[in-house]
Amino acid sequence: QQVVVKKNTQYNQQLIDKLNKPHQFWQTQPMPNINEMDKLKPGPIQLGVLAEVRKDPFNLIEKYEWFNVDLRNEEQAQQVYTLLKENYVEDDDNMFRFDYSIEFLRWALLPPGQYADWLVGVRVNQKLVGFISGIPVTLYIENQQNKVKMTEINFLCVHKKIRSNRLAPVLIKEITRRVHIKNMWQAVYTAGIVVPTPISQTRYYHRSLNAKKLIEVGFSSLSARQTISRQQKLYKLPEEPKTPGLRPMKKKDVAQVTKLLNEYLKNFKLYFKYTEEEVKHWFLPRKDVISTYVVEKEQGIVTDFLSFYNLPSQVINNPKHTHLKAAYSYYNVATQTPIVQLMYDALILAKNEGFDVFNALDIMDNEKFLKELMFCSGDGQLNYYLYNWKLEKDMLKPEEIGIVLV
Ligand SMILES: CNCCCN(C)c1ncc(F)c(N2CC(C(=O)NCc3cnc4ccccn34)C2)n1
Repeated sequence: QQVVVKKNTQYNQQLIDKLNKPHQFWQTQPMPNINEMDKLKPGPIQLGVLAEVRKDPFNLIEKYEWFNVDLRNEEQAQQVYTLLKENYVEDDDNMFRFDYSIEFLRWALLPPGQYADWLVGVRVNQKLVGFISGIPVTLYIENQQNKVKMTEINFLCVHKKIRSNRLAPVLIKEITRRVHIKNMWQAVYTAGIVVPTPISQTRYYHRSLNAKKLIEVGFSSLSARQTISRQQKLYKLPEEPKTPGLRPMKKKDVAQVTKLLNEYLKNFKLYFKYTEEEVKHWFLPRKDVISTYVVEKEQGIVTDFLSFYNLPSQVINNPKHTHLKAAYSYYNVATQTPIVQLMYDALILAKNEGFDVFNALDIMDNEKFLKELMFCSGDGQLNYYLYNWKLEKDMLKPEEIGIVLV
């Protein structure tokens, strides 16, 4: 009885703390908070001093230890896969949880120039219980002058059984320290939740490809006047894409795709500049990970391309289905083909690859095709964050965002 009471009071105390000091951790970070927005001038909020960066890792509680994950090692990759599969992001109703595959994680986290100590794990008795990742990126912020080498943070995950041990803030502090040691002082990340202080709030849109399955897994619901067969007819797609010359991207296309992509991304306020090496990594097709198709005209000229990535969700407790197969719009550049036609072909290609739904954010030029291609606005909001950087205006519109984080 005594123990239960103690546990509850401890738990209640933590709840009271949370309510009294929301974002207690985030108030300690260089993120512009509401009232100081107007004073700061655009650019870094705090100037980092390399000599002052802690050389040793942050302290962990008894029995916990830091562990650099080597994703090329099958066993360690399995550990990260299982931790995320069982403990990563779920929807608000706990019906779905992301199921990032090992091959996807190798794609997302082993780009050119990756650092071994930026895949940060925490272990207890050889078991992985916490993880956070960083990859090196060069982000252009609001104009060509602000070309900032920084880290892209992702996959923050703490095992369900050890939540509220305050491990997440330590994971964030430790990877921040490992980024600072490399003399980098900014970060970019996204999250479905709102913590101080989003630079943009974007929304997810969904285009049904397999209406029956989406209803069976509870992703979509039928209103009174709708039937499954009516829904299937409504979302039916042609067997084959329409655009002549549309084919999977190959190595020989890398130079042209790099030019098309870098030229297109200059339209936005937040974007990466890609080397050919990086285009090879991020866009050459990988089975069950990334699909990229180019439009090749006469003399081998590539005028457009489309791409989408494969991120399935585990369906929790469904009698009939274990997974929701979701394709996520990645980068699409239409210089000759109308964007609506190019994306209509993307839907057809995704359907033919076996996907149940095609997701897209309302960033870049996506709102040009969302309505016409019958995307529905979802409940999912994705917030973009920039760590230690003050923008000219405090927020960017979704259509000013030119980066997709997987
Ligand atoms: C850097 N990382 C950001 C990407 C993580 N991504 C893909 C994500 N972050 C927050 C979301 F809100 C979200 N949504 C896609 C929409 C959706 O499909 N909602 C139903 C659903 C199906 N499966 C899941 C799994 C988790 C959450 C919602 N789920 C909402 N996607």
